[in-house]
Amino acid sequence: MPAPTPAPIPGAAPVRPRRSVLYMPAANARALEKARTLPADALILDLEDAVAPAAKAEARERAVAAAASGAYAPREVAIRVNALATPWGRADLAAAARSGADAVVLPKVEAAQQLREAAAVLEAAGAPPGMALWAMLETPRGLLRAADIAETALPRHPLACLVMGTSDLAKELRAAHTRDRLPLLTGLGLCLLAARANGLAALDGVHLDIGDLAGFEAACLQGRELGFDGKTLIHPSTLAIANRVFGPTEAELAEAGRIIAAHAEAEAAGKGVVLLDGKLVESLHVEQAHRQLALGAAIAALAVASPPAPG
Ligand SMILES: CC(C)(COP(=O)(O)OP(=O)(O)OC[C@H]1O[C@@H](n2cnc3c(N)ncnc32)[C@H](O)[C@@H]1OP(=O)(O)O)[C@@H](O)C(=O)NCCC(=O)NCCSC(=O)C[C@H](O)C(=O)O
Ligand SMILES: [Mg+2]
Repeated sequence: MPAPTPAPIPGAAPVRPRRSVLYMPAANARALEKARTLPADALILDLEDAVAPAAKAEARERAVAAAASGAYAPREVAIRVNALATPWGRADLAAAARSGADAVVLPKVEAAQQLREAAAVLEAAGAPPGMALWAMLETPRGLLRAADIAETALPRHPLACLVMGTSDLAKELRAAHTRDRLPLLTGLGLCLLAARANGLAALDGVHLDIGDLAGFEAACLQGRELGFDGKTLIHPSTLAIANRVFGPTEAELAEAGRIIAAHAEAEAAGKGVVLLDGKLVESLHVEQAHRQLALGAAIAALAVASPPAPG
C-alpha cells in the first residue's frame, strides 16, 4: 500500500531537515562558492575556530555578503560568531543581525544569560524577529547546564537548536577520540535530553578524520540511533552519507504508512492498540510515523527546490 500523505500533526512544529549541516570557514572564498550547489540541508559560515585572528574582519564581511546573497536557498544558513567575551563577538553578532541568515550559532555556551545577551545584541542591531539562535554545547560546564540553557525563553530570537561541539568537549574532558565515542556519550545524552525536553533540534558533533568514511558512517549511525536530527560536517565528501543515514529510508516511510493505517483501522473498530507484524502499535507509534512521513516530505521538497549539483 502506498504511504499516505502526511497529515499535519496537531500542535507540532514543521519538520525542518537538518541531516547534514556543513561548516565552512567564512574566510575561504572557494568553499563559500562551492557550497552554493552542495546538497547540505544547512550551512554554517564560521567566524570562530576555523578563522585565524588576522582574518576575522574579512571573514565577517564575506559571511554577511554570502548570507545576504540568497545563493544558498532553500537551505538553511547560519553564521557561527565568536563568543561575546572575545574581541570579535559583538561585531560578529551586529553584522550577522543584518545578514539575512536564518540563525546565529553561539559557540561554547555555558549559561542562559549568554543567550539573553546575544539576543539583546541582535535586537539592538536590527535583526528581524524570528532570526534564531543555535547554542553550541562543548564544555563540561555547558553540558552540566544544558537543561537551563535549553529552556531559555527568547521571544524575539528563539533558541532552535543545540549543537554538540565534540572536539572542544574531548579536549576539555582530556578524553580520547575513540571509534565508539564512549568518552562522549554522557555529553551527547545530556544535550539530547535538554533538546528534547524543550522541543529543540539536536545536532551531533563533527568527525575530524575525513579520510575515514567508514568511521564517519559508524558515527552517523550512532548519532541517529541516539536521537540526533543530523550531523555537523567539515567536508563535502561526507554529505551523501549523512543525508542517507539521517533520512528515513523508503522502507521506513512505507512502514510508517502501514502503522498509521493499521492503527486507524483498529481505532475504527473501537480498539486503542493493534499488533502489526507481531509488534504492538499504539498512538505514540502513530505520532512517530507521522513525524517520519513529514520529514520524508520535507526532504523531498528541499531536493526539488535545490539547485542541481554541477557535472
Ligand atoms: C578540512 C579542510 C581544510 C580541507 O580542505 P581542502 O584541503 O580544500 O579539501 P579538499 O581539497 O578535499 O576539498 C575538495 C573541494 O571541496 C571544497 N571544500 C572543502 N571543504 C569544504 C567545506 N567545508 N565547505 C565547502 N566546500 C569545501 C574545496 O574548496 C574543494 O573544492 P574544489 O576547489 O571545487 O575542488 C576543509 O574541508 C575545511 O576547511 N573544512 C571546514 C573546517 C571548519 O569549518 N572547521 C570549523 C568547524 S568544526 C569545529 O569548530 C568543531 C566544534 O567547534 C567542536 O568543538 O567540535
Ligand atoms: Mg568548538
